[in-house]
Amino acid sequence: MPTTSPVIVALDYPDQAQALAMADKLDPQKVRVKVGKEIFTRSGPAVVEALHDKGFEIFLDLKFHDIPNTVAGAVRAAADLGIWMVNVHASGGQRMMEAAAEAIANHGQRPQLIAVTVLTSMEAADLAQIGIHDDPAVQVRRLAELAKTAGMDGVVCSAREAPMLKEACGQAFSLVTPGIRPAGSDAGDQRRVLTPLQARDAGVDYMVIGRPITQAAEPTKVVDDILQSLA
Ligand SMILES: O=C(O)c1cc(=O)[nH]c(=O)n1[C@@H]1O[C@H](COP(=O)(O)O)[C@@H](O)[C@H]1O
Repeated sequence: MPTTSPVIVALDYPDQAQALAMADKLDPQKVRVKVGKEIFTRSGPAVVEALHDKGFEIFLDLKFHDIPNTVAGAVRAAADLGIWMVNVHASGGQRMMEAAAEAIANHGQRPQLIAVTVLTSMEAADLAQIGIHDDPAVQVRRLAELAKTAGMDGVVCSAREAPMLKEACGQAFSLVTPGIRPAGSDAGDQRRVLTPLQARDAGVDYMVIGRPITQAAEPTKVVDDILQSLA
């Protein structure tokens, strides 16, 4: 049975052995896992296969951003791995996102296709440095509306933007939010953060949580505490 949990644990590790050791402490009925750039660059599809063998549904977080033809091919290759979710950068533009959607439209194992809006590590000053002088929320909404028009299933954003986006893009448009920090945990490099309960109340569908779980002395307990706070 696939899990209905909103929690996705980010397995940000330098190698497969460490990622799989953490996965062994997690329950595929309680969480999904995210495979990101670092571990995929080192271990490739083998880590995806190993996590599938352990029963996990996988968010393959490679944030594709390239010309439409290249992104279409990459998203198709991701779908061939049998993953549950994959993402692209919305700032790649409407034609790029449409090419990605088209590439997997008739795929037998079509994953959810999600677009990253503004990274949760970015605030207004970071956007200004790349020539965007709007508030992050304005840019997030602009990219989310573009992603919806292009046929994406949802977006990655901060939980702070969730109420606005559910209103703008509809309840069925999935919101995936990193930058989640249980009360008292360190924000690290994240800027636009909320707790799991605040995120759920804001309308978030899936919460990506990395270091608060993976660097905890008792990761299982942190997961259980998060799930309990949402019960
Ligand atoms: O697409 C993502 O998952 C993502 C988008 C974003 O805007 N911000 C963000 O932090 N992420 C990822 O979410 C995870 C957050 O991890 P922690 O900050 O350790 O909880 C990392 O794997 C990031 O790569």
